[in-house]
Amino acid sequence: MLKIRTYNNISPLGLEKFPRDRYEVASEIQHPDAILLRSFDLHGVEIPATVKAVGRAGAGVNNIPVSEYTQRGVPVFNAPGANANAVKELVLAGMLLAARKICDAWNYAKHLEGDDDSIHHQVEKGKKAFVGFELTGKTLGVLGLGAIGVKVANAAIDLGMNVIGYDPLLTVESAWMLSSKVARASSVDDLISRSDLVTLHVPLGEQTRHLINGPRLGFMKKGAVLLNFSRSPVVDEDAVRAALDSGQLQTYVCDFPGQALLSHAKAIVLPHLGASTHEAEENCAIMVAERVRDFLENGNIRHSVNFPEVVMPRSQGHRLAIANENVPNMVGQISSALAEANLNIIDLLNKSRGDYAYTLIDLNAAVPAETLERIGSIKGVLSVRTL
Ligand SMILES: NC(=O)C1=CN([C@@H]2O[C@H](COP(=O)(O)OP(=O)(O)OC[C@H]3O[C@@H](n4cnc5c(N)ncnc54)[C@H](O)[C@@H]3O)[C@@H](O)[C@H]2O)C=CC1
Ligand SMILES: O=C(O)CCC(=O)C(=O)O
Repeated sequence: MLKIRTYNNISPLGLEKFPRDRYEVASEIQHPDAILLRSFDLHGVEIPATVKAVGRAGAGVNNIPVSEYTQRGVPVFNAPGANANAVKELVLAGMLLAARKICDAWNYAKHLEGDDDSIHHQVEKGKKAFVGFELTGKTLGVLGLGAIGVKVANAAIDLGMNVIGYDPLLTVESAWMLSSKVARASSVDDLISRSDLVTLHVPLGEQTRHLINGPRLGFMKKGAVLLNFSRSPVVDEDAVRAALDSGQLQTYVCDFPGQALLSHAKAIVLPHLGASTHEAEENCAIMVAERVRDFLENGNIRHSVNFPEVVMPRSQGHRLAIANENVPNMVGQISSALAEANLNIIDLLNKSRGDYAYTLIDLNAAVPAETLERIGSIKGVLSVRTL
């Protein structure tokens, strides 16, 4: 039986991908073969040696100590794009909430008192406090043109906005999806200085921590709107608070409650709802469950954030899966060990990604325990499995 430990509510449609005659799936398993999670923070959590894969039913992996898993030869999978539409729709809602001052107006209306005539009178007088602006014709700056950013940019074009984008690492896939009407900003500063609204869709990492800081907020147009559906540390929240207080920013819309801005009158703070639709939860769970299962059963790697894409159709042979450092002569040493055990290679695929590599080998016979041990002891081999 293979064991899957879940750390968050994962959609049953994903968990169904693990047939119960071969898999045990539960949140209490102590020595799992794989971990499935959403936003649970795995930093500081002891990793059982049994864990062979981690599946993030979502996009961001900043809650996972990816490099620790990499050094153990454990791929971390995510579900690229599976919740992008859900986030896009909430970003559009966030832009409208800010532009039309909907939260304040709704709150005002909810607290009106008196009979209908009196309410009508109060409304006609009071509504001038909630005069907003229209999105059509305004400029939206999209920072990060990945799965979410591209969808937001294209939807904003459809709303009649001028859209500019910046992504120094834009992939070919994203470029193909992006509307040709989206203009290219030359830098973060160029983008934020030209936008009426700025929306952030970058992953949290050392390069993007406090990407929006005090000086950059100063470059923004006075009265601009900032939307953060990435992660809270992508902005310096103290600087955002100061910019709201001074009127430099009209509104900050974000999906990550924290003390700095939770109760600020000009902040619209949502409880991390970007991916909370039935559709996104199902898409993410199904995608990541399929990837984790294929890895556990066949050693194939798709949608991993730390190892290369390695997919080899299953032949009749006995499969060996090896994660290793990307250093010279690894395949040579592994092949020698196999040759010494008189094993014949039917098929082999080796790919690298940065400092790490992964190899699948189909062999004509089962690999003896001592050969496995020998391969496992080669300097630079991180993990080895037979399948
Ligand atoms: N609020 C929510 O519930 C959700 C939040 N997210 C957050 O949104 C982030 C993005 O998600 P996806 O679009 O699916 O990821 P993605 O990986 O498809 O796109 C991220 C893009 O950011 C770009 N990028 C990286 N560093 C950059 C920089 N310094 N400047 C500009 N662009 C940069 C990358 O090149 C990539 O194109 C996730 O990492 C996660 O933190 C994702 C899903 C749900
Ligand atoms: O699972 C969730 O609700 C969080 C989604 C998210 O933040 C992500 O996919 O990066």
